[in-house]
Amino acid sequence: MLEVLNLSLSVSIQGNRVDAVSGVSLALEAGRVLGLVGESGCGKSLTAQAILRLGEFQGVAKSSGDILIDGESLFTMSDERLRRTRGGRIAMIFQEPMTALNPVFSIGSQIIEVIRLHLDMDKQQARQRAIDLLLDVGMQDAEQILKQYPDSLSGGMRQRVLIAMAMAADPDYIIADEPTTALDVSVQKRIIALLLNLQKKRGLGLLLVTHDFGLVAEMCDDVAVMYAGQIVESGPVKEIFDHPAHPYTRALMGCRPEVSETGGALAVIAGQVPPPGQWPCGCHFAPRCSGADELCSATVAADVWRDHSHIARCVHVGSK
Ligand SMILES: Nc1ncnc2c1ncn2[C@@H]1O[C@H](COP(=O)(O)OP(=O)(O)OP(=O)(O)O)[C@@H](O)[C@H]1O
Repeated sequence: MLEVLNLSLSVSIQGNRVDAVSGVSLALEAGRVLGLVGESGCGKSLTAQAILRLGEFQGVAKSSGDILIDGESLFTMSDERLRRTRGGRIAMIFQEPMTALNPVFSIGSQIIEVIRLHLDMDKQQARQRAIDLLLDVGMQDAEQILKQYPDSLSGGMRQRVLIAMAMAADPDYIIADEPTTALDVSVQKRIIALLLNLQKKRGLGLLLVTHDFGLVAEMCDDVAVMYAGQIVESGPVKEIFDHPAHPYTRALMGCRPEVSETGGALAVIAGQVPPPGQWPCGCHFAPRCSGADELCSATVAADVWRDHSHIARCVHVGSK
């Protein structure tokens, strides 16, 4: 089990440290897909990167909380163990493959390096494993691909290579941050199908970061809806789709093309996500919420359990 417990993260804005993620809790079980969904700027990537402690390289710091993998804190493990955990037990697939792949090394040398970093294999064994991984992600001419360089591949192929690299050390958990955003719609569908197939085959826990509620419906077992640094609603996907409780969740769901009342054009939620340091008092969503009243801006809502696993954070949501 991968658990994010009451995590708050601060960033530096104009010399001041302000929280950009506040009290976030998530639980990802092996074999399940958890969607972390919200508009751009809600803090999804910061949360996802914190799971590998990657944000620290960009000045992101933990203010409070913890992240546990099978009960062990990522923040207290030794550097060596953290290095082994990254890529070995938890792997990440980034949205822009070109930034994750090194343009000056061949695909083969990059995959083989990851394999040898984490698994006890000689060069020949690692090369064979790289070929098997590329075949697994649907690249039939795997031997040829090993010799190629990232910029000679299409965006979809590069993303397949990244998925193969993520699988290289047989991790238990994969964090995929907007894995298909940079791709054409038809390629997106194939990559998503591939990812789901591998997730099921290997019994992986997958955290899918996305702004697309349609993708959540297609892929996820559970969903956590994030707004301005906080989780405002979470629970099993089916339950949340049937009974969305938080106004922000309902607004995001209304932005799916298939339910849009604007004749196929995407609906948008009026206004913008407030940046860190400019969160309003009370409910962060209140200034954009058509149902908000004085209570909303005066009160910090507690999590309300609507069902044993369905939580919503809105003062106007009652328990079921
Ligand atoms: N290293 C940083 N220093 C300062 N501010 C940051 C840093 N990283 C992120 N932020 C800010 O924190 C907020 C949340 O960013 P984050 O990238 O997590 O959002 P997101 O929901 O993933 O959005 P997107 O889908 O656009 O990536 C944004 O306002 C962003 O500008």
